[in-house]
Amino acid sequence: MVRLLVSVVDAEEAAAALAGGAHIVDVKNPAEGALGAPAPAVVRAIRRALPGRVALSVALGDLPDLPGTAALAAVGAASLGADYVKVGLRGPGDAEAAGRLLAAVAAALRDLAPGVRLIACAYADGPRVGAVDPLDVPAAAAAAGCAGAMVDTLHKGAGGLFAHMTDARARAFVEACRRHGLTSALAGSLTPADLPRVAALGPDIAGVRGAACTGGDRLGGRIDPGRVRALVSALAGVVSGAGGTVSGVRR
Ligand SMILES: O=C[C@H](O)COP(=O)(O)O
Repeated sequence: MVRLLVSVVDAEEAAAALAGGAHIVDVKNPAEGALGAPAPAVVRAIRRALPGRVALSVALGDLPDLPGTAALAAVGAASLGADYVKVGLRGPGDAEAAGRLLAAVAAALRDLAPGVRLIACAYADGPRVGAVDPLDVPAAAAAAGCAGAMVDTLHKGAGGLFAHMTDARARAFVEACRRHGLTSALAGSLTPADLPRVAALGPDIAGVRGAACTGGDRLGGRIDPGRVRALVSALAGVVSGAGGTVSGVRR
């Protein structure tokens, strides 16, 4: 089963995501970027409000190629109760640079926050702006000691995941993650209609914010439990229709 990660900006949205059936709560500041880092107090408030069994993921930012900055941010998020930290590989331009940054973060977590899992996040549209190619990330992430790898989109509003990545490339990313023993995640302005297509690619996790917000608005909207519920259903291959639901529908 593909699990649904929902990105939230505060504790009220976290509760709404859980009420809708989200499996993983991710906290980020979308106003600061695709993987914008939230304020420390926001992370702490959400961790305190969440039931202990619910995993909390924290975005660390669309990071420059500065391994020390990334490592310090990761330990900061870990100290606030993150279970996963997501590192946006905006700055590193190739697998070697990405691996260096990820290794610095992984070493800091091993040393100071063992048990906190590192997720390497590439951007489907990253190569256009000099960022590492997503397909080069799984091997580098595994070598560095990450638990997982994700593809998102950097430029929101410039098309979703499938505007920048063919199904074949997305599948290759998921398969490379599997080969390297990594959890895989796909995201990037995914719509409810995209989710059966995402599920068919077989990632462990699908990530959303915009589609889970009122008005489909990742910045001005708020997480809506009804929308989250529909997304969970779409991932499971259940399409809501006027007369009820139809199971097993795949694109
Ligand atoms: O981790 C997933 C992202 O928060 C996706 O956000 P988005 O659906 O607004 O592109």
